[in-house]
Amino acid sequence: MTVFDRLFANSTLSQLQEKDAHDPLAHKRAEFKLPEGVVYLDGNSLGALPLTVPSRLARVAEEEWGGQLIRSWTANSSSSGTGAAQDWMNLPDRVAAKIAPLIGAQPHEVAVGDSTSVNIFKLLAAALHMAAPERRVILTDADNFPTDLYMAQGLNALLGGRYELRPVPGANLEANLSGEVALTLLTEVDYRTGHRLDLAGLTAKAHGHGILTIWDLAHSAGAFPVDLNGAGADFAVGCGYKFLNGGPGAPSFLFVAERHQDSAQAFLSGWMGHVDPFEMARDFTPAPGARRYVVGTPTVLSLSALDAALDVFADVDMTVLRAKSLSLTDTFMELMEPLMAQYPLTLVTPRNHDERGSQVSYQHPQAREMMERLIGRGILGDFRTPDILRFGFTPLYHSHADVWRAVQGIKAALEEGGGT
Ligand SMILES: Cc1ncc(COP(=O)(O)O)c(C=O)c1O
Ligand SMILES: Nc1c(O)cccc1C(=O)C[C@H](N)C(=O)O
Repeated sequence: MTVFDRLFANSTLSQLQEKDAHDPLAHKRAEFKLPEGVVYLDGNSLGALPLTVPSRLARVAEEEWGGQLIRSWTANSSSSGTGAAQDWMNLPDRVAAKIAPLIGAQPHEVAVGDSTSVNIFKLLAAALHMAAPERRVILTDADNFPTDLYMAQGLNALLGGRYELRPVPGANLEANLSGEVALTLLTEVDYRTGHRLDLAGLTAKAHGHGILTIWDLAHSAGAFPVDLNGAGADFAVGCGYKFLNGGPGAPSFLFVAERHQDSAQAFLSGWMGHVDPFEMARDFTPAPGARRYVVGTPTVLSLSALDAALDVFADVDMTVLRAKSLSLTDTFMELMEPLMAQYPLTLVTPRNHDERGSQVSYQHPQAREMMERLIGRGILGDFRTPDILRFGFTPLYHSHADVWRAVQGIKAALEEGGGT
C-alpha cells in the first residue's frame, strides 16, 4: 500500500464509519456470534448464529426433552414441576407465523418443515395437478438452482414424462409465457449472479396467460421485504438456514395462497398434515390451511433453533433493512471499482437496485483459487462454478467498515495472486 493509498483508504474508512454511526440496525450485530478477525460474507449460504439459539437448544434438550419427555408434544403445564411443556405439535405453526410477515403472507398460508427441495416437490405436484391438462410445459430459468431443476425432473419422471421442463435464459422468460405453460418455477434472486427477477411483474404476466407460479425465495426471505400476497403469488418456498439464520439444515418453509387451499392437494399426505393425527383414521383428511403440507413428525430441535433465530426480526423494519442492504452492496461495488480496472474482474450483479438481492458477484478466471486465498485472510465469501466470486451481505450484522475490510482483503489477495 502506498502512502497515498493509505491516506485515501483511511479517509474512505472514516466516511464509512460515519455512516455506521448513524446505522439504525447497528445494535443488531450484538445479537449474533461472529468470530473475531473474520468478515463473514456467506450468510446467503449459512446465516450466522443468533445468540439466543444455543440457550434455546439447551433448554429444549435438557428441560423439554430430558425433563418433560413425551409430555412436551402437548401443552400441559401441570404435567411436571420443571416448567410448562412446549406444545411441540404446534411448533411448525408457531414458526410459520413468524415467517409469514417476512414474506407478505398470512400465517395459515405458510407451512414449515422438510427441506426446500422436498417442499418444491410438494408444490410442483400440487400446482401441476391444478393446471389444465393440455398445458404441458414447466417453464424455468436455465440458471435456476440445480435442486429446483432436479425436483421437476424427478416428478416429471414419476408422471411418465408427461411434461416438458423448459429452461430458458432469464431475459427470455416473459417471451416464453404462453398457453402451453402449466407453471413457472423461478428463483427470485439468482444464487450465482444475485440478479433479482421482478416477482410481482412476472407473476401478473404469468397469470395473464393462465399460468401458475412457484417462487423459490431462498435468497429473498430475510434479505429484503417480500410481499407474496401483494404480488398475487400462488406458491413459494424458501430456506431457513440462509438469511433467516436458522442453522445448518434448518427446516424450509412453503407458501400456498389462501385462494388455492381448497383446490391444491398435499400429495405427500403424512399423518402430521392430517386434521387430527391422533384420530389414527384410515383416510387422510387435510388439516386446515397450509398445515396439511407438514408431512411427518416435526424436527423439534431444528425447528426450535429456527424459532429462536427468527426473534431477531421482531423489531426490524424490513424497509430499513433493505435500505441498509443496498447501501452495503453499493459501497462494495464502489470500492471494488478500482480493482476492476486493474484485475480481470467482471461484475455480474446488476447495479440497478430493483434488479439485485443482497449479494454481489464477480467473474474471475481463477475464482476458486482467489476464494481460497480470501478465506485464508478471513474474508469468507463463496466460489460458485465456473468462475464466480460471491459475497453475501447481511444488514443485521454487517457494517460499512466490514465492507471496507473485505475490499482491503480482496485487494491483498489479488496482489498475492500476482495480477490475476
Ligand atoms: C435457490 C435455492 N433453492 C434451494 C436451495 C437448497 O435446497 P435445500 O435446502 O433442499 O438443500 C438452495 C441452496 O442450497 C438455493 O440456493
Ligand atoms: N445448502 C447448502 C449446503 O447444505 C451446504 C453448502 C452450501 C449450501 C448452500 O446453501 C448453497 C446455496 N444454496 C447457494 O446459493 O449456493
